[in-house]
Amino acid sequence: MAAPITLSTPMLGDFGLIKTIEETDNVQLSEDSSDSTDEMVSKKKKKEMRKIGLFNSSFKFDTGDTLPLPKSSYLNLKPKGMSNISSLDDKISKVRKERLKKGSGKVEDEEDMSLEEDETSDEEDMKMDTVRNKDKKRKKRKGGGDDQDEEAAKVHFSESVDTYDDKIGFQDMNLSRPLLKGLSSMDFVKPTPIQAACIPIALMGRDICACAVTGSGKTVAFMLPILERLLYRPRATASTRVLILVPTRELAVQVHTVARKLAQHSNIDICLAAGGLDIKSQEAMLRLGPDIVIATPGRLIDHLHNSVSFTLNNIEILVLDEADRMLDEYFAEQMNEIIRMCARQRQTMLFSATMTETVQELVAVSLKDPVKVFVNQSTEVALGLRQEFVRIRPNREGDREAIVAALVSRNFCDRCIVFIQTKVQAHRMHILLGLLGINVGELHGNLSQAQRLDTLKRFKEGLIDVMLATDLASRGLDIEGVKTVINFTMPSTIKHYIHRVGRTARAGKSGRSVTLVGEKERKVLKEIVKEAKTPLKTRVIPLDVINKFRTRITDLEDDIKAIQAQQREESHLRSVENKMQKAQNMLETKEEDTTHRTWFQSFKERKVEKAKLRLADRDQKEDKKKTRKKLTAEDRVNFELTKAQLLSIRAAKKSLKAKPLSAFADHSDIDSSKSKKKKNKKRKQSGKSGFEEELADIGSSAVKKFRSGPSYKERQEAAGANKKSKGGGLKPKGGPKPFRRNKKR
Ligand SMILES: Nc1ncnc2c1ncn2[C@@H]1O[C@H](COP(=O)(O)OP(=O)(O)OP(=O)(O)O)[C@@H](O)[C@H]1O
Repeated sequence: MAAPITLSTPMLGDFGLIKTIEETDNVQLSEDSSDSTDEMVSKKKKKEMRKIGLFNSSFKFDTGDTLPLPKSSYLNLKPKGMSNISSLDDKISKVRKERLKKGSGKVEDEEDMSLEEDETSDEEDMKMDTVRNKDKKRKKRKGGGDDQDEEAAKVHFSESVDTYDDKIGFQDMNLSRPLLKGLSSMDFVKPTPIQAACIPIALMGRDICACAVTGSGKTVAFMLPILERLLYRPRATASTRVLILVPTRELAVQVHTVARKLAQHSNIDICLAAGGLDIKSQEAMLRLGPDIVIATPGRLIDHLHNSVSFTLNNIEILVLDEADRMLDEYFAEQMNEIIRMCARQRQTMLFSATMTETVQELVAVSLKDPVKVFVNQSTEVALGLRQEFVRIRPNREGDREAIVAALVSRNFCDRCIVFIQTKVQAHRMHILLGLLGINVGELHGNLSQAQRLDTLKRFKEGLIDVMLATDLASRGLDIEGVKTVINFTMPSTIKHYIHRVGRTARAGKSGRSVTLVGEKERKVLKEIVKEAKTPLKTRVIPLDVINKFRTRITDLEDDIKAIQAQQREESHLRSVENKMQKAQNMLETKEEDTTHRTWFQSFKERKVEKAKLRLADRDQKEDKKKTRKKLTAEDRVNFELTKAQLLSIRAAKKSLKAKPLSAFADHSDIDSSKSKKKKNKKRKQSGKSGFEEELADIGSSAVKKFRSGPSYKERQEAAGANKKSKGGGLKPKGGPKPFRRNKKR
């Protein structure tokens, strides 16, 4: 047996962060199966405690979220039309009861049920996994240059900060009393590195592009200076001065909660404008001109086009949280539209754990004299994270479901998130693991917003042990006490990996990630190995355990199919019911629903954009037929791997693309050749690239041009002109007809 490996978490205590492991404590990670023993012991203990009733069934976790919520709160939302239909968990529980009746002849209650079945797997439980150190083979890079550094060299930052004053406290930052009180009621004693580095710069009103590992407190890093500046705002007229954009609704809710807690001793108004939540109450709040709006892009554009008197004319600060995601192709058109509508003179702050450094993306937000604050590199994971990998051999791809089932029922029984590439597979795993007696929930885009928030709430409160999620939950979500993140397949890029595993080991705590890696996924694994700062581990699960779980899953296959079929029927029934209800409403009120909402693109344009963003030209009907026929475990895994591969191909193509995503219309193709030559000559003389010039030019006309940007119509016309000049033959159309949507309220 080789010498034990030592993993320590330096520095974290210095920042007043709560730790699960003392930083002076060395975590002994032995190469044998001692880790697994601990996992087994904890599972046994949990089982015994359940048997003797040590768990108080009425116990609830205090989420600390005791502030009263505004009327527009998402908690007012209720799922519609589901009164007569049993929930998925009820269906699973019914099938389990029937199965147990057939097997043992008696079932007393739910608790007994899971215990009975658990007992049968004890033999496998005690066969421990082996965990070994993963070898790190480092290849010397050609030329010695770092790709990212080369890329960064193209961006003109007027300053770069990678150090900070580690002695600085919140008291030394010239923050006002209400904010210091807010901080102390949240028990924040000392700023984290990113907070120490960013807050003083942000208070000066400088544009910032910041990067720090997941869970390092970036939300407070941008929120505190915003609140401080707002405390001194003129009070005569109420207007929205700060806009914070985030990629997902759940993250918007979370950032809103943090902002309200920090601002609880001030009179700053904060409004949440996220999709899926009640639009009417949001409209009413926006009409009052709240100081801060926290929004997802789609819902914000909806309000900008349809809510009277709400504008972004007075925006003084724009924040993009998860900035690299906000600036990627999914949000490109929407971001262009929002930035065009924002006031030109503003402070812009970009934050993420995997920050983009490429000019083509940053130019879209037209940073003015930006400061680069990189406390960590874009590829770093939290120091307290222990990264494990389970190798899947080429002919054993079909084992993945069994391996995940084994992991969550034997080793990581609670506070665990399993990331799955597709919504369909996440749903199947819910049924499968539920039938195996695991307390499980799902979170992905196929659910209603009420269902999504409900899963999240139950997982936070400890009512769900394992949360199955797609990448929807991979960014930004701060859930206290997550112990383990499991990846069913390797995420499509290292960026996705960093965000997924970043749901654990947050705020100085320790955590573990377990990633299943097949032969086709070794490229991303190599990148992870290359970037790792702490030793990586290989976990081997005994073959008999895997086989046993595979047999159990095969055994459940008919029940899974039956539940899926029942759900399909119910969903059909529900949609018919909804249509009937709508017709009845119309008959009763004798008028048609005339609440049309406009959107910045026409219906056709939106369709074209969606088609462009689709991963592959797949025949969706064919796909559906395929998924209905009997798929093997291998087929299902192939679907997952294909999706991840398509995403990684897209990311690779994008990084090769030179064309900038610009905030102003690219008229270069219709420029006269004379002016083009003039411009090129000027550039040659200055010795700078076009991008550099654009970013470094802080003259008022250049800034104006950048900040307002072209309208969607102008961009479309420019694109049309480009096509025409390339011989595409497409005439630039007049303005797009606004897409009139008949939206449900
Ligand atoms: N100064 C502080 N002291 C102690 N805890 C803090 C401090 N600042 C933030 N935290 C806690 O750290 C956790 C992570 O914060 P936050 O969600 O802002 O991280 P993040 O860097 O934005 O992560 P991600 O990259 O995943 O979005 C939160 O639970 C927060 O309450």
